Amino acid sequence: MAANSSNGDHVASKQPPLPSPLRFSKFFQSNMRILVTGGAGFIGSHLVDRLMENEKNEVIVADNYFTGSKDNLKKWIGHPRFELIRHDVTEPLLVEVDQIYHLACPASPIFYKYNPVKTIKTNVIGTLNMLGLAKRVGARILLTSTSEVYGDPLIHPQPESYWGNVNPIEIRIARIFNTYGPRMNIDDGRVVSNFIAQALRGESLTVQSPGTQTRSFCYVSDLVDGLIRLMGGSDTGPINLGNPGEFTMLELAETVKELINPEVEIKIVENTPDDPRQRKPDITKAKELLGWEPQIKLCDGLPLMQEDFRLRLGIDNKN
Ligand SMILES: O=C(O)[C@H]1O[C@H](OP(=O)(O)OP(=O)(O)OC[C@H]2O[C@@H](n3ccc(=O)[nH]c3=O)[C@H](O)[C@@H]2O)[C@H](O)[C@@H](O)[C@@H]1O
Repeated sequence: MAANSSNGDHVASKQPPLPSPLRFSKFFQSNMRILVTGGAGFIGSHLVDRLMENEKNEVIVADNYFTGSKDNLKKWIGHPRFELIRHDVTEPLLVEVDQIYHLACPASPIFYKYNPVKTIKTNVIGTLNMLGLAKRVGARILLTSTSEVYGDPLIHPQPESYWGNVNPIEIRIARIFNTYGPRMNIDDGRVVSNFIAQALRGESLTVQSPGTQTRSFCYVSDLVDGLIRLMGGSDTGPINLGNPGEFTMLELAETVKELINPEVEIKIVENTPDDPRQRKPDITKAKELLGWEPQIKLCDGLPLMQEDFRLRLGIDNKN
């Protein structure tokens, strides 16, 4: 890699080396510079932790902190291989990198519905900006998509009501299924974080009707492992990354209740429109192409998340 210039952009490798202290190479030998958009978020910050474990990686995070938080990255702030930029991906970003993990976009319904036009801009313009950057600097890019694109599945033949099936372009696309773990926003609004926070606070668990709808929950470290394998391998996407263990929301509520607070009630509340009735990833492709499969079962992952929520909510062990 070429050396850093003072504005963070690369200079051509032909140029003479920069004087100290602008040369990071005085402190370390980096040979992979990685941009993580949305790196201050829940999944992003866990990905950054994993990337930073490799001493050959230099990590740049771009995040506008709409749902992410500097707190998630506090252990890396000031580290010579780490850089944090307050940046909204709907604006162009010019940095010289080898890989781009493009995660930036609110993922929880209450946040992405807050300003739907901005969410569309983030997805469309943000992704165009990152594709443009990848093309300009010759970086490998991985886009994190979502299981939400499958909607409520419909098959053959296609009536007008069928919502379509896009042909993703040839970049690495991880289709992420419901992920959970430490550092999720406590007020994130998604089901696992809601139930854990409610159980810890002694509030009723809000199961949205009918409660028989299913989801498959993947622990964040498994997901991050899948993302890194997808980036490192030669296959593109889309590739489903999720845990095939499927639970109804009532089952999830019962599990959380039993684990955290058997005193709390489970109450059925109104659901939002178009909530998919079932969701479970087929991970054949990830197994074959990436040699990946989740290792952490829900019953093992929930206690790890509970610990983190207890600390952040200031609730002692055992209510
Ligand atoms: O976590 C994810 O991967 C996905 O989460 C959400 O999709 P959704 O599956 O609807 O996630 P939740 O909001 O956690 O809802 C899951 C199920 O739990 C139910 N739910 C949610 C919250 C709650 O308090 N109670 C409850 O029963 C919902 O009705 C739904 O059936 C987002 O819409 C996606 O962008 C994101 O990719």
